[in-house]
Amino acid sequence: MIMEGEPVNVKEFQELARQALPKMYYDYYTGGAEDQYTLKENVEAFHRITLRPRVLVDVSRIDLSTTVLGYRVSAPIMIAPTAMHKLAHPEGEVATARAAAACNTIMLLSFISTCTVEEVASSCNAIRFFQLYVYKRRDVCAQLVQRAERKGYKGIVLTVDTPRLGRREADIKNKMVAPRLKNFEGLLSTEVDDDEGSKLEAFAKETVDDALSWRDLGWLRSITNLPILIKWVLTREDAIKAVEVGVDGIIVSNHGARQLDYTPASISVLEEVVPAVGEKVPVLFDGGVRRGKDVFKALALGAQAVLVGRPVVYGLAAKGEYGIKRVIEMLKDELELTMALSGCSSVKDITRSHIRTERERLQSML
Ligand SMILES: Cc1cc2nc3c(=O)[nH]c(=O)nc-3n(C[C@H](O)[C@H](O)[C@H](O)COP(=O)(O)O)c2cc1C
Ligand SMILES: CC(C)CC(=O)C(=O)O
Repeated sequence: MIMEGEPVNVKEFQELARQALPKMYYDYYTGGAEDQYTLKENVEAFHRITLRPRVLVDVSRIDLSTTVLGYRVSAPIMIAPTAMHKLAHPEGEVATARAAAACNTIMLLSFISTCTVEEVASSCNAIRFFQLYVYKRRDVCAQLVQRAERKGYKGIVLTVDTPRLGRREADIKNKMVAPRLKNFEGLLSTEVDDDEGSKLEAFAKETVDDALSWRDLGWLRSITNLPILIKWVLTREDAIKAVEVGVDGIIVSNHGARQLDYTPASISVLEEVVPAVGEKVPVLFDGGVRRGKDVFKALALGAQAVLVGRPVVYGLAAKGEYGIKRVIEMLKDELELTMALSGCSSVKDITRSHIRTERERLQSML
């Protein structure tokens, strides 16, 4: 039963988060880069994909479960790495991990977390991957990767879209602060003395290694035995390179439109990247997922699972661990209903022919 005032879909958590958060933090979580063209497109491009359901299929039992890099999850819906959860809720990433465990899914812990790798690991038995930014201080990165490996994280997600931080104008106006990042205590100062604009941008500028290149995948391999996924692949050219250098998985993502504005909507990139990758490595996807139907569409385009960014943070800000659980459950319920009404009783039944994209619409006009 839905209580009065309870959200009935994931989108309604955004307003609850706005009410719960100081403006500076809400703007940080919500915002995209510059004109926010891609931010809008990430969501709207889903609306241009329609469904091609089949009937008279036995859908009396629907199985949402799947595997990601060999790990069984209850549904193809995972938690994207997003920074600084303590700005949203005092329990921070520990609450997020507990929600992931309760939903039987995978959490990707951000490199820029406000709880430590160890605190998150000891809080519950969620399957966790660790997201990495490569800093000029490679020794700090190596220590964090090794700490994550020791604490049972199952994969490293290398985010490669941030040689500089994207220009997020609300953060500049708000003079966004960078809080204490406990993971770096004793390793790296997170103090920045820049009064001009976003302190986060100044912090990124000071720390991130903007000389990082494909060659450095060899370095990462040399410091960990964990599978390596690469996050932010938006072209067939980079997809092919990523496979050539031997990554174990690809995440199609435009960083929730926070980095390079005017990249295409993330969902529209799958049609280019999936055929280039073939079956060589799994392709995951994020950007703009707000409905179970969006998960269905991403799967139809060849993604193995999706990651959810902002809705998870909004759930956390509004209602803590319970809020995140509700966000994931809502997406799962909507996916289940979409599958039932489309004639798919398991995720492997969802195929390219269950959707119609712009490509087919244009072809039908010729
Ligand atoms: C507030 C916020 C912080 C983020 N922090 C990180 C991060 O630390 N590392 C990373 O790889 N991606 C980060 N991302 C990008 C997400 O992992 C993901 O790509 C994006 O949020 C997906 O889009 P969505 O928010 O529309 O679901 C962040 C996104 C947001 C909204
Ligand atoms: C501090 C930032 C690098 C975290 C991030 O990835 C983001 O805000 O999108």
